[in-house]
Amino acid sequence: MVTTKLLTLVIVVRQQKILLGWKKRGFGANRWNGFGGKVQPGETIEEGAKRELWEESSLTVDNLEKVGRIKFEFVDETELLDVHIFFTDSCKGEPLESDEMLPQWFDLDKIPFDEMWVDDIIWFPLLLQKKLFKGYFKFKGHTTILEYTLQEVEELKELEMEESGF
Ligand SMILES: Nc1ncnc2c1[nH]c(=O)n2[C@H]1C[C@H](O)[C@@H](COP(=O)(O)OP(=O)(O)OP(=O)(O)O)O1
Repeated sequence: MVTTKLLTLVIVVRQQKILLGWKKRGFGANRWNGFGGKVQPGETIEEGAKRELWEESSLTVDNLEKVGRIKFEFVDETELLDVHIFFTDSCKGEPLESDEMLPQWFDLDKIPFDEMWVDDIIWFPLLLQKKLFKGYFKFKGHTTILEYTLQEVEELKELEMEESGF
């Protein structure tokens, strides 16, 4: 039986720099990534995103812009990841290292894609252009993309729709 895990990912930008965290443990360890994780029972996806951002970076934010949604499938695994992606350029505080993440600012033209999930270089350009998007990536292991789709969408509400081919 295939199950789906709901996850968040928050991309923080401030003064032409992007904040990424070096993931120190767990799923996706030893890569730079945005901040996020599993949505807990009883919280909305946005609440989960804010909580993970706080836990992993010590940053707070009033409003997050939902910009994308990507589903990830892994060959021979029965769990799909449904990642809801948020953007903010209005975070408060200064980032601090946590148990899980070591935050670091990068110039927007020097994002370290060779040390990130291999899908990131494909969809980050849409995010940085403030486009809304949805996507699907099928992985073999954690480093090989077998196939993918990526589409801009006009309206955020499209991202909320469950579509069989999504
Ligand atoms: N392929 C890809 N590209 C970019 N970002 C991601 C992926 N796959 C992913 O899972 N992610 C993101 C989505 C989440 O932000 C994290 C994974 O969250 P995870 O560390 O498993 O969740 P936590 O709730 O923080 O985990 P623990 O606290 O239980 O360790 O990566």
